[in-house]
Amino acid sequence: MSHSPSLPDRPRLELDPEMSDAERLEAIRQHFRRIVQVNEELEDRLADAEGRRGELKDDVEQLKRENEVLKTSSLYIASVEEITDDGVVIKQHGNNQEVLTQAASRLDEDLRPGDRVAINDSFAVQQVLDDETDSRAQAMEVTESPDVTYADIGGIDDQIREVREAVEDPLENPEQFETVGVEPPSGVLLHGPPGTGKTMLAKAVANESDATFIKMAGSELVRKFIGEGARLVRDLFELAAEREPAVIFIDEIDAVAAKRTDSKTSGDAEVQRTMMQLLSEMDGFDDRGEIRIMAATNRFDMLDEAILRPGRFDRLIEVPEPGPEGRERILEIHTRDMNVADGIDLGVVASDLDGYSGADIASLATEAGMFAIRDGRTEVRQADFEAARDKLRDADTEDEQVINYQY
Ligand SMILES: Nc1ncnc2c1ncn2[C@@H]1O[C@H](COP(=O)(O)OP(=O)(O)OP(=O)(O)O)[C@@H](O)[C@H]1O
Repeated sequence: MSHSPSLPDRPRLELDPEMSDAERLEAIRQHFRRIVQVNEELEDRLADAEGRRGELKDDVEQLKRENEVLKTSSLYIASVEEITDDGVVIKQHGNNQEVLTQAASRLDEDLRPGDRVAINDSFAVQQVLDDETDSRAQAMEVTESPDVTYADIGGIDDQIREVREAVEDPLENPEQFETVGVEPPSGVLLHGPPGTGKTMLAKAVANESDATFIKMAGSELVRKFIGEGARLVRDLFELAAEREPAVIFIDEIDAVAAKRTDSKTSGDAEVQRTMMQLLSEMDGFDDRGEIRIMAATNRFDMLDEAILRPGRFDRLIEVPEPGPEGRERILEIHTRDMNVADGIDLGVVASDLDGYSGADIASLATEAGMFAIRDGRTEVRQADFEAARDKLRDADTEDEQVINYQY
């Protein structure tokens, strides 16, 4: 690298006391010329230096950009499990490996268990990811006012009455419970086969009590949001407090509240943590105002009894598969906006649908409508329902064949 030549010396004016006035004047003139010359020289050098500085600045910007790219492309995602005196315990997403590591000193204050963080190749925490609102949004379905009403639900009138008592009444008349001196149930657990209207029931009660409906699916907590379950459960209750009156609905709660098994894999530990968070939220729930908690499961037999203790899910409501009358009612509901031919006896159609859930009946009605459309008709006939039933039955058998084949 070449060194820049040194700067020109500062010109000096040397006057001899012996000099005549004319000589002095000449010396001053020369000094002046020299100053002008040095000044010009310095200005040139300054212009050169500015140019060079501009080039270096561009180089720095370029390097900064490259550095950013390198930094971001080489970081992995993990969740903070614990902050100990020895360092931070993180769990990597994907392989679930737990690692004791350190955080960059600028992050020391910011880290909290449950945070999503970016780690480098040597596992050091580099960055806290601000995705809280993001995964909240993904993990929770929030509806200000769901459009399901009790009139949309068929065949489970007793269950509707029980849910109204346990959820709607305490939301609408809390004073009444206080005056009488009874505690409303802490949590309501709906259990029964798939597609029988459990989710509908929770939505309808939220709607009819003018409460915000906040749903979280247990299965997603353990499959999609690995390492974030406990934090999302905390967020769920926080969100409900912000939006009260609110109905919290945890679907497929068995995914986070199944009986403990013997295996001690890290996946189990994660599920346990999520369940412990849920229990502690429910236990600390006494004075939280206008929030009701509901959950649903198709696997009641699998539940850990800890979640059924008093103060937790202490009101159990079974939502069974509909009987013939219930099926007829559900069929009426799902055909009420359809142009059904006069004289069709929905009771006869329903009596043939043994083992159908509400969800199956909803698909049957749509399928019958499709048969009419394919046939170029504008009204749905008895034969369409029969054709739809045969089609669904065939599809079911095919599913079973696939399953048999797989196993
Ligand atoms: N009792 C019912 N009355 C009317 N429609 C019903 C009934 N049960 C189910 N359905 C229909 O089936 C759909 C699915 O029902 P829903 O999601 O409430 O069932 P679920 O019991 O929560 O099922 P899962 O256990 O599979 O989550 C509803 O959107 C509705 O169209």
